Amino acid sequence: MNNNNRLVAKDSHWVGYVDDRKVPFHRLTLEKGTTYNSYFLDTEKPTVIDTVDISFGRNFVQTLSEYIEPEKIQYIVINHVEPDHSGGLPALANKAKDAVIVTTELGARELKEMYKLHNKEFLIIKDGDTLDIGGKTLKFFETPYLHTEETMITYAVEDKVLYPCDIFSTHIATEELFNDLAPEDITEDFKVYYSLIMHPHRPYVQDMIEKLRNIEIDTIAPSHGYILRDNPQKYIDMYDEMSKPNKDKKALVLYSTMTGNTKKIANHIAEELKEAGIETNTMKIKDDVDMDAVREAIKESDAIFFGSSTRYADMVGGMEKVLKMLKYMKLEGKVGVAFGSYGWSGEAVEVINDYLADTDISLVSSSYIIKTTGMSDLQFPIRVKFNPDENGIERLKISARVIKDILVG
Ligand SMILES: Cc1cc2nc3c(=O)[nH]c(=O)nc-3n(C[C@H](O)[C@H](O)[C@H](O)COP(=O)(O)O)c2cc1C
Repeated sequence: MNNNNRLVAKDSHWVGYVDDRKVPFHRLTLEKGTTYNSYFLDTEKPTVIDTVDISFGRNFVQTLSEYIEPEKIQYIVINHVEPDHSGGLPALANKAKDAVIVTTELGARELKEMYKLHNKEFLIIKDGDTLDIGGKTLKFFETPYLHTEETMITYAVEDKVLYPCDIFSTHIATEELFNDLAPEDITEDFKVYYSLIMHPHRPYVQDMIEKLRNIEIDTIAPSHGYILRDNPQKYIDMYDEMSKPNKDKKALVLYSTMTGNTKKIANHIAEELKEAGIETNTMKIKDDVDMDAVREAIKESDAIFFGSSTRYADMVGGMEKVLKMLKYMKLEGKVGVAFGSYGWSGEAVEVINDYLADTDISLVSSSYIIKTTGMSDLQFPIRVKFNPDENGIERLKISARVIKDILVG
């Protein structure tokens, strides 16, 4: 590749790696391969933004050496820790011994653990921070969950170039780096990437777009696929459109309780859903509950929470009657969650979960949440020992918001 064809802006060069294998990624095979885009900013304080996949660290340092002796690099910006972008860091840091690693607080913690970089200097970034690299100014924005929690993006102020790492990427192996040179329309590939990687985190996409409204962008230089220098706004608008919430969804929280603890959980969940703009009803399920009313409420709802505390290893109130009725209902397309307060074993929550698993409702489990969002610290079904403490309430709210995110897609 001719070096001039790698120029993203004045003194800013693509130094990535084109991976034209059928790459295994997130349980998929990337049929068109991909690229790992890294950028070298040839300023007074030479700076690298992101690296390449862990398999290509040596190739990366070699490419970079066409522009500078890697020893002279002063800053290495790591927007996102996943090894397809930070994987070249060990090879680079090994040469650029004095380089400062620029990343978020969580990013620094994860990089230190993953690559044993304990003797390296880190510059910790907070949202809106700037860094003068001598001839260019970098501005940083925290963009949590785009794609993982620690992520940030970098904006080169004078060049008007956005380096958003995974955001605005496409999985296509291409030697022609720029979208105006693409041999075919990339819109479909761009949408597929969005729906796989970004859509599960769409509320955060909206937050990110809000941050971009205040900056002028001439070029978007992401970390996979084409650099978007032709009509970058088109791609921002597509993200905006695809991530807009659908507020017409309804939730229902059903609970049975002896002393009110499960009611409190139900109320925390319902409040959070309402705050997030989801119309939510709660119903206490007593022994003599009006089953027709419950059936109608379930029919009208898109997400249904089923809660009971545990009494002698079983559910309380009329919850079992409701669960038995589900067998005769069409629940396809609806989301189901089991929850409940308990003292020591909490069998009721598990029994509710078993009933739900036996229907065609989409049952939310920890496994499902990890696989769709990468959030590994939430527990589904939701189990609360007696009453939730402050931390427990916060976790309930996050759990409710995750269900809201599933609903508004
Ligand atoms: C009679 C009785 C039996 C209970 N049996 C169990 C049990 O088998 N397993 C358990 O984990 N908790 C058990 N508990 C604890 C309750 O599940 C716990 O207090 C819970 O917070 C009550 O929630 P609630 O107010 O929503 O009913 C029992 C409590 C009582 C009063």
